[in-house]
Amino acid sequence: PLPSLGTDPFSAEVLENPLPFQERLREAGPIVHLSHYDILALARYESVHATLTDWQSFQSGAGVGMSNFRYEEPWRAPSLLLEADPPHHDAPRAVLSRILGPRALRRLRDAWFADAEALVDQVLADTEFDAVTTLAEAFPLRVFPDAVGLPREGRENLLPYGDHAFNAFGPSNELVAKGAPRVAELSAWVEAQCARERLATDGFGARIWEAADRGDITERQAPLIVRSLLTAGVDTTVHALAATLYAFATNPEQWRRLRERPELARVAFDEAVRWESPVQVFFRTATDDVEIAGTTVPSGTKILMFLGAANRDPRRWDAPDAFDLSRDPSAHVGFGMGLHQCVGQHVARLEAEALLTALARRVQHIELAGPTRRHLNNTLRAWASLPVRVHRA
Ligand code: HEM
Ligand SMILES: O=C(O)c1ccc(C2CC2)cc1
Repeated sequence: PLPSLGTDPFSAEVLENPLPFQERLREAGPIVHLSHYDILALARYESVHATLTDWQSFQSGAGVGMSNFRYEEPWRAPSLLLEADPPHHDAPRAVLSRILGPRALRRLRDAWFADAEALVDQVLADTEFDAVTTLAEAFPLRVFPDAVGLPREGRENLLPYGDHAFNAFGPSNELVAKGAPRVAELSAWVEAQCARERLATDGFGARIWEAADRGDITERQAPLIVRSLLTAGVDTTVHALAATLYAFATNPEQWRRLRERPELARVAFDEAVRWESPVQVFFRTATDDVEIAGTTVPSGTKILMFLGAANRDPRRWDAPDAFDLSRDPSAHVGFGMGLHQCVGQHVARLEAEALLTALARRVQHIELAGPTRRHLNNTLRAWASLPVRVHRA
């Protein structure tokens, strides 16, 4: 029989500090039964990588959360990318790949770099501030909704909507209950923004509708693909940027390296995504009876992949718990891997490069200036508050 652990990985205690549990999980075996939910769990890099890259055996179409769409109604219409398998996944993915690809983003680079400098100049009027609200939240919310083509009003709905969507991938626990009262209102606002007439004519949203005009996708698919951007494109980058700033504030020698070589900004962001893994977990569903590590897993079984644990697996990484800019972090699974690997990763990297470059030029030193506070979520590893003190260059 499989090794089994009784811990609830979605308990407040584990969400506050998941590292000890993840270590126990990696040590317990390549695949472990979690009796609290009667699901299987993968925490080693090799097991997570193998499952992410085998979309035929481990499907997304039954949902990538705890809920099994074979037996349960999803809380919202399933994503045409995240919660779809080939062939249905193919056209929506091809459309977003082109719209969010590195070439398409070149036209945004100068504007985002200039905006990051303007924001950083404003923030550095003070020497002490909260890096979460003033930088990690503020910068993505200044550049991303405009890039999508959203109207100005209502943008404060984006973070709470995404926060609930990420909680909803987990079990129906207190975190999901906390978000429930606003779901209808937030969902109505988000869905209204996906309509063609709401979107500026030169943003990612308009490009998706133009793909429908060309017949690359249908008119019915277009708004759902815009919804994917609004769901996946904000909270993720906010918490990844917060994780990056926390990493630098607690590793001053790495900040010195970035100051010496600002072109390290991109690799620093990927190292922070590996180290903190803002998207911590995702599920797959066994498509049929399938063999994993010598065990037959029945069709329909939910399999929980611990991306954060895989990104700190000592079987794959030297000194995995160190935030180290001299490491090559590529092949981390913080953006997933394989068919569903993050289609927005280039957008995230450009936001990070813009913000980190602006900071590296102006800040000689950054350190924590008070108690930090975590924001708990079933899927996201996030900071609620990071009080920092900076010394200007
Ligand atoms: C640091 C920021 C981000 C992180 C850590 C992140 C993480 C991920 C991960 C782990 C997946 C794979 C999910 C799976 O395999 O089931 C994914 C997929 C996806 N991401 Fe990201 N993401 C980030 C930013 C973004 C942004 C900015 C966008 C949109 C502009 C975006 C849009 C998507 C979409 C649409 C998918 C589904 C792709 C597919 O299923 O083919 N993400 N992301
Ligand atoms: O298509 C979507 O709605 C979607 C929602 C959440 C994500 C997480 C992985 C970043 C990805 C896609």
